[in-house]
Amino acid sequence: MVDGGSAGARGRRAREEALELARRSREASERARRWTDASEEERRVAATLLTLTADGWRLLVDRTWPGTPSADAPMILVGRGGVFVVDVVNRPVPPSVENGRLTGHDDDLARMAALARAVEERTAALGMSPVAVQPLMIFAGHRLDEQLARVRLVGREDVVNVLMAAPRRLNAPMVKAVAAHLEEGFPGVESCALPERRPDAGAGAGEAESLFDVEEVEKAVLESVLHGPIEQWMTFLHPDQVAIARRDWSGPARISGPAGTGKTVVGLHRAVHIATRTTGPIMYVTFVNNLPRVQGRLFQRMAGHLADRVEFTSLHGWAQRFLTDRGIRVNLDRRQVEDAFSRAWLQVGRGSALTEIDPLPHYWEQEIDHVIKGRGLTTAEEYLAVSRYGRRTPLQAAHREAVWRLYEAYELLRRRRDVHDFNDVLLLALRELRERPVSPSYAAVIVDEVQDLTLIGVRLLHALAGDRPNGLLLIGDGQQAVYPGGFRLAEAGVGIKGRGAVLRINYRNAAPILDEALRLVSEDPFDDLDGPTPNGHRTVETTYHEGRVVHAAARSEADHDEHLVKALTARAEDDADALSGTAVLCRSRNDVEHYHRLLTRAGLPVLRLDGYDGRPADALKIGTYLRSKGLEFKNVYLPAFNARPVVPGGDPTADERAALTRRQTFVAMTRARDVLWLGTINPER
Ligand SMILES: Nc1ncnc2c1ncn2[C@@H]1O[C@H](COP(=O)(O)OP(=O)(O)OP(=O)(O)O)[C@@H](O)[C@H]1O
Repeated sequence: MVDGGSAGARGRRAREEALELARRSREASERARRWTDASEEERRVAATLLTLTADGWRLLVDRTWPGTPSADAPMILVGRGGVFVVDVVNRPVPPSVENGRLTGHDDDLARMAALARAVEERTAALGMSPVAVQPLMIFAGHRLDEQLARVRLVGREDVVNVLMAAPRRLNAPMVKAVAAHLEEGFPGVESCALPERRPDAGAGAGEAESLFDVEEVEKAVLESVLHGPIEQWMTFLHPDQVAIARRDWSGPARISGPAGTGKTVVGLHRAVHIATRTTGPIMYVTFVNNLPRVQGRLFQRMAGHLADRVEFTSLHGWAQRFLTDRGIRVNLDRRQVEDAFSRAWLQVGRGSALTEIDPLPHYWEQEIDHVIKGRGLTTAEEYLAVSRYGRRTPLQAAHREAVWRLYEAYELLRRRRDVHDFNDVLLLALRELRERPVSPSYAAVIVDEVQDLTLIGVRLLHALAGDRPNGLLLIGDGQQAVYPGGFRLAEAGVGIKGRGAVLRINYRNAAPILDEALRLVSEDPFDDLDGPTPNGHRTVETTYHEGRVVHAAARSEADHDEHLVKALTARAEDDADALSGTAVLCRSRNDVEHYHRLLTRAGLPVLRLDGYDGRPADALKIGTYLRSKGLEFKNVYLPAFNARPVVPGGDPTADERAALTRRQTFVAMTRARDVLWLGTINPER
């Protein structure tokens, strides 16, 4: 939020900064005059870049620069906006960009790309991501500001504005450290800077003498402040994370690791890495609908210039668009589908052997969804023989036969109604894709939260990416699977042998929160695409930060709800911004409705997670555990939490359901960074 007072102060600081740069630009021009071999325009570029050194930037130039035979050697500029590999072009003909190509500069671009890579290599050792390295081509004597793939093309008079407006990635000590590290790595360059300003060297230079327009620079400074600083992880990663993001994989690969270990972060950096090395489109796909918006927004902040190279989408969203584009009709009708299943249950399920195991239809509906259709089984023989990974309730042949009859009855009714379920969408898309592949093909398909996909979903994405090097990347954690059923990658025809990476440092949760969450699932084995685990114990390191778990026990629902409202109101009164980093997560949609009403009545601003896109909003977020996948919040409230410990030896389908509920609850708990509030209702207390 921008209030009047601080906006005024920010405006004054921006003006002072712009004026100071203008003053120092005169000094820089004086200094550049000594470079007698350089042309007038080259001297002006040199002076412009030198000016920035007065504001903490570091300019690394070829030792012979400028005005020598190697005068056009690229330079490196390091400042709060990151690292810029700079090339200066001094030609009378204005630059012309047509169809994404800059005519007549192939050599310059190739030279810059080579230096940018060398700089990336060098800074990777500091844990710096390539997103913070940007090639910049400065055109002396012309005005422009354009992005051409990774390279920003700017006129000499536009450079200062562009650099001052960039979101802030590095603080002053980081600028120094990165510049020193580069100077050491490139012995041919040296640091070139204006002398430190003497305290008595005051005003004197008018705006007219400046190398740039002071008002434009002032606006640029303000713009960079309003962007807010770029989150640290967008610039610096753990060296292991950088190595994984940049790794060369000869075929499909996999990244796994417990909750909060930076899997998505690495996936996003991987997308950048591939976008800068290929020309084809890149897909970043996940199962949940709301997550692509949030991830797309993060990516935009991280590497906005590559945003049009990466398509953030949900799997079903993509499949539906694909089918529509191909003229294939899809009739997704949830109500009709549910009705078809209910009737099938009444006809052949309710009186069958299935009721010996579970008398309610839900378990069997999931069996059809996740085991039969989700794995693309088409014959009873296949189903009789299939290993039902992830489903703990054993089924005899008679039960499987009964399930198959239920499936056939459901399919018949569904077809008669001419409607599709979600599995049909993927099955149709896979069939179409195999007959007519997409063109141009995807350079890479990065799948986040892969544990939630069905086998057919993975086959579909594999069909899109193929086995090409660096093509398919599967990111996920079986412990966070929120849907029943499972499969082995080999069944999807995806081989990842020797191409796996595991992340182990949790950067998100305060240690007490992670401990509490892991305790809930520690006895539950889970299925992890390439095999089961014996239990839920994980090796995770936490990064130190303060945080706590708050248990709020109540005797009645009314008491519990009052506790919740009080706790949230107190948080809002404590800190006006606190609500924007707070989420209330609920087990069911009914609970979401209930708590949404309760909190709105209490006067608290509430935003549904369904509509959330990661943008800061002065409202607390509310949604189901499932909707919270992949997200995180400073404070998380789980009303009516009442998680139960594992009770072995009970009813098998009830045990299976309880384990699934614990995994869903685990996901919700691990969304909390600093505070996890667990509300329980216990009438016997
Ligand atoms: N190197 C790092 N330095 C600082 N913070 C980091 C780093 N890597 C990741 N993080 C932060 O850790 C948090 C978790 O990252 P991320 O969401 O990528 O984890 P994840 O493994 O995908 O989580 P989950 O599986 O629980 O959804 C984020 O806040 C992210 O910004």
